[in-house]
Amino acid sequence: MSRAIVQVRDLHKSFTRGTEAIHVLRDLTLDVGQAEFLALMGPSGSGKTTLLNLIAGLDQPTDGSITVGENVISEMSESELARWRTRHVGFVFQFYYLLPVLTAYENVELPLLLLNLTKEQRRKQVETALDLVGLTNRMDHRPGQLSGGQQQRVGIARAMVTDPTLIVADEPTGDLDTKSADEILNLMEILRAQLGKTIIMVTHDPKAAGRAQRVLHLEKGQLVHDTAVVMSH
Ligand SMILES: Nc1ncnc2c1ncn2[C@@H]1O[C@H](COP(=O)(O)OP(=O)(O)OP(=O)(O)O)[C@@H](O)[C@H]1O
Repeated sequence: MSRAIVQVRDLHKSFTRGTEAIHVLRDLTLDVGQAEFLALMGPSGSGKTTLLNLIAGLDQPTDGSITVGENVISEMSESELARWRTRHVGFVFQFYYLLPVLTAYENVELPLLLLNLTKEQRRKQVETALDLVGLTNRMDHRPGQLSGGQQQRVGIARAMVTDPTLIVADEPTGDLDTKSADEILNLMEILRAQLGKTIIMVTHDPKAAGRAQRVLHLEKGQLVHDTAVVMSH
């Protein structure tokens, strides 16, 4: 594997429910390489989303450390984490979470409004992102005027428009038909191969996971397999 961009060490995450501690992740150690496309699988409740959220800096571990690039994100305060996420993480969700009153262009532009860029710089980046996902001719459409697959392509454009270190995707194809799902997975592959993006995807779908370079299986908060996938294309 090339240099690890994500280093997770002895990670532990528990939540408390009343007086009871629920140990969701235990002693988890893993590396994700620069420009790697990694899939996380496992039964419902095994801790996939919890792990993804920790790596994306949406939550803090109970114990252990997480380093992404040069940053030990497990030591950051909440406000430092929020700033770090804006710069370094692109998010893709199962249900897209596009704002219905904004056009495709405006939805993709949103993460850039948090950065210190001119309108012209933003325009260039939004146009590049929309071009990559093949939606230049739909940029003035609102989400309601787009198919599910097209909405997810807007979601991908929004995730990569800031040129993030890491793209995290939680069931990105979970709500799509096979053809649209394939298009989204093709885009992920382009992000990885052409733009060198590191992608971590949670999925229940073995076919989607098969498009990743490596599949990790979680069970009861621990890794049980580490499978290198032979690329079929
Ligand atoms: N904020 C929280 N407070 C309490 N418990 C939580 C919290 N977040 C997650 N959990 C618990 O942690 C466990 C793992 O949840 P997680 O969402 O990571 O699983 P998952 O593998 O992604 O499941 P699914 O495939 O169903 O999405 C579950 O038992 C869940 O109830």
